[in-house]
This record gives sequence, structure tokens and C-alpha cells, in this order.
Amino acid sequence: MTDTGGGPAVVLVGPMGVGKTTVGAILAERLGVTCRDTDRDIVESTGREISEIFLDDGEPAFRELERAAVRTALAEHTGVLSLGGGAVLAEETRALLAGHRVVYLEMDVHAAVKRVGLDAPRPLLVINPRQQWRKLMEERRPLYTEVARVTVDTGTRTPEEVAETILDALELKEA
Ligand SMILES: Nc1ncnc2c1ncn2[C@@H]1O[C@H](COP(=O)(O)OP(=O)(O)OP(=O)(O)O)[C@@H](O)[C@H]1O
Ligand SMILES: O=C(O)C1=C[C@@H](O)[C@@H](O)[C@H](O)C1
Ligand SMILES: [Mg+2]
Repeated sequence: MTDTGGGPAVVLVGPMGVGKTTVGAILAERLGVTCRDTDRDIVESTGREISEIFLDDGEPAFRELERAAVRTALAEHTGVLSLGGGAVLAEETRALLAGHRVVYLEMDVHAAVKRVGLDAPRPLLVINPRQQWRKLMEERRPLYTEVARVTVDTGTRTPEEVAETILDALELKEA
């Protein structure tokens, strides 16, 4: 296992469907660590699906659960951590990410159409998904960039190439 010091070895941020789970699994295997995902933590701790929380309690309630999930995971996890696509909206989360090895996985709308289908029932992309995705990204791109130490375009790379690029950029390859 590569010694990455305290905190998560790598934190992956980026929009839904960009490849956080896929790339996270490859990275974790390469580094000999485990993966954790704040969306999954929320589903496990509440016993409810994310879409159900959005629909029944509203987005602000979900964001509160998400802030707590990120805080806990950053404190506890030493492997690869993936954050929900909108986690960076919280100022508290952005501040907590300072000093961590944060990687922003990016893609354009064309890749997004292929990856999420953009017709899947994502809570924030129900009506006019392409336009909604563009709008979300206009708001979020600066926030992802603000927290990230490294940005990797995933539209032109396979998941393995994305993982390789991250390990190179963060100098996490075994000597
Ligand atoms: N670099 C890539 N090139 C092509 N397809 C990819 C790439 N990375 C991921 N995919 C595909 O895109 C889809 C979404 O990937 P994945 O579930 O890893 O994204 P995610 O960021 O974890 O999404 P979610 O918002 O659901 O957590 C999957 O079908 C995956 O195989
Ligand atoms: O982009 C977003 O705001 C979201 C992304 C997902 O990871 C989930 O956290 C949820 O569907 C909201
Ligand atoms: Mg995922």
C-alpha cells in the first residue's frame, strides 16, 4: 500500500456519471486501499434512496445530510473517497477539502449524454436534462476547480488512463 499520509489517499469530485466510482475502484486497487462514496454512506445511514430524500424532504435537507457525510468521511477514511456531484456547493465542504488531494474529473455535455444517458431519473435532471446539465456545470465548474489540486478530462480517456493520469499527477506511483 502506498503511504499517502493522513486523510483520504485521493478525493474525487465531479458531476454525476463522470466516472468517480469506476475510476475510484481502479485507483483503490492500484493503491491497495478501499473506496468510499458519500452518496452510498447517506443511503446506508438513512436507509433511503437519494432520490427519495430529494423528493420527500427537498434538496436543502439532502445537502445537510451530505455536509455531515463528507465531514465524517474526510475524518475517517484513508482510501479513495468520492463525493456526491453537488457536495462542493457547500462552503463548509470546500473549506474542509483544503489540503486534501482532490481531483476534479470533468467531461463535456456530449460525454454526459452517453454516461448518464441524461434520461435516467436523476433528481436534478428531470426536465430538459441537457440544458439543466449545462446550467449546473456553469455554477459548479468554478467550485470544482477551486477545491481541486488536479483536473482530469475524462472525455478523451479510458477509466484506466484517467486513473494513470491521477497517479502521475499526484505522484502516488510506487518508486
Ligand atoms: N473514462 C470513461 N470513458 C467512458 N465511459 C466511462 C468513463 N468513466 C466512466 N464511464 C462510464 O460512465 C458511466 C458512469 O460512471 P460512474 O458510475 O463511475 O460515474 P460516477 O461519477 O460514479 O456517477 P454517479 O453520479 O452515479 O456516482 C458508467 O457506465 C461507466 O462505465
Ligand atoms: O449533482 C448533484 O447535485 C447530485 C449528484 C449525486 O451524486 C447525488 O448526490 C444527488 O443525486 C445529487
Ligand atoms: Mg458513483
